[in-house]
Amino acid sequence: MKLCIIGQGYIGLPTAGLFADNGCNVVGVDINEEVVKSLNNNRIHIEEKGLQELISRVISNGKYTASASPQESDVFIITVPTPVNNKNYSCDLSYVESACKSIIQYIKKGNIVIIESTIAPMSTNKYIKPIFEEEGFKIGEDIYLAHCPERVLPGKIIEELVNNDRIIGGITPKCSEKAAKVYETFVKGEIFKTEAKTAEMSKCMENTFRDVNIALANELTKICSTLGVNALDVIKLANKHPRVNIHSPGPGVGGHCLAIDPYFIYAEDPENAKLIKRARDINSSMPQFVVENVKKIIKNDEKIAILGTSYKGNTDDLRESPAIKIINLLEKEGYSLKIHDPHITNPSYVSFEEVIEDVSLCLILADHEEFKELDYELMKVKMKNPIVFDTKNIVKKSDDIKIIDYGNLNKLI
Ligand SMILES: NC(=O)c1ccc[n+]([C@@H]2O[C@H](COP(=O)([O-])OP(=O)(O)OC[C@H]3O[C@@H](n4cnc5c(N)ncnc54)[C@H](O)[C@@H]3O)[C@@H](O)[C@H]2O)c1
Ligand SMILES: CC(=O)N[C@@H]1[C@@H](OP(=O)(O)OP(=O)(O)OC[C@H]2O[C@@H](n3ccc(=O)[nH]c3=O)[C@H](O)[C@@H]2O)O[C@H](CO)[C@@H](O)[C@@H]1O
Repeated sequence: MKLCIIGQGYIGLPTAGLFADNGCNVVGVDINEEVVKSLNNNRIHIEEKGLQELISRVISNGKYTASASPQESDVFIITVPTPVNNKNYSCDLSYVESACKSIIQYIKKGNIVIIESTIAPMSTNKYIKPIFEEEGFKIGEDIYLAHCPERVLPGKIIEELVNNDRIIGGITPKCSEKAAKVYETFVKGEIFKTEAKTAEMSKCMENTFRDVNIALANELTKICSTLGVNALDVIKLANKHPRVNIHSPGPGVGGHCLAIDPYFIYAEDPENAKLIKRARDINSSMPQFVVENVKKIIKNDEKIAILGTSYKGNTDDLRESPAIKIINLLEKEGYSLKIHDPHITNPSYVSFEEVIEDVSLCLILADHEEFKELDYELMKVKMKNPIVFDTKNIVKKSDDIKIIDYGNLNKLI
């Protein structure tokens, strides 16, 4: 089987690698020439556990090549970005539409086209199907079209690609059957066939479920800080209940998924999606909450060290990162900042030793592994004031360093 995978990012590249590692011939297509060049030089451009080894293996056995343009194939899989339209919160399908148009000239009868990008409910039928019909293809007879959402967790992508259950939403039952066969190549999880609109809604709802639960934890944190209750203790104890699982509060919700996908549902039915929108608002308010608390800890004539800018721990992904919003807000408040993130290449970022020098506060905004064992001895010597504000609840307690987290925020007042 030959596959063309359009978009070689966090989803497309590992997916391409796994198909190639399981005997398929794979062309990984990306409009970004730098990405194509880097991949063909055997260098991946994103951080993901096990991915470099996988791609090196399939390049060396000749099963994978990267290319700037599509080729004739049996299967086309679209894994391009789907951002949110800032005006009305709808799903911006422009990348998906242009990816679909880019493969049209290579499509033959019998081909399978799969949309893996996360899209709003109804999108496949309303907007994607017509692109192929306008070219004279009868869906379910000439070619087979399905939405097969991806639900892997960054940091565990390769493991979850293989082991997660999959949802296959065909335009017709035959489309679902054909697409399911494609994933049987390497998927060990169960494969569930359904309609495209059900697959679209299930995917958006999975991330909405998590976003709403995180909003509950963030709201609890705010309430506890008003009342003088330790929010982290509350979460630990409430979660001893067999049917309670309060999520972790944090500096906000980022990434290309949770911070976006719930809006796709909201945009389709704003009248009813009230809880979904409220949860988004609560999570989006967390950067301001962090800044308000920083202002209680130190004045704006003091320096702050920012530890971690990616949207979550152990990734180089900055998309929708709350840390970036916090940095902008703090700068507006007049604070002078130094930034350290061992996962991000940025010429303005500095080493750990440099970032702590002469600062009055270390502000932890990402739960990178490296921050779990901070060098407190060095911090005591180098920092002007050894205070850590840990918004991710990851650092160790210390007698010498003042640690502020979401458990003792009330003590600031
Ligand atoms: N990142 C995740 O954890 C994750 C998980 C599940 C689903 N998704 C969904 O998967 C989709 C892709 O996300 P991602 O994180 O892999 O994005 P990404 O930005 O990492 O990768 C997308 C790639 O597509 C390329 N591209 C854009 N338009 C193109 C075109 N017309 N032709 C060829 N290449 C094109 C870009 O250059 C980029 O390299 C999104 O819809 C996202 O919501 C992402
Ligand atoms: C339903 C689900 O699990 N979906 C996953 C999710 O992947 P993700 O990497 O975006 O998800 P998270 O790890 O949840 O992080 C998101 C943000 O939420 C913050 N956070 C997290 C937990 C918490 O208790 N408190 C928090 O504050 C965290 O710091 C970060 O900013 O979407 C992908 C794409 O659709 C899915 O494929 C993948 O399955």
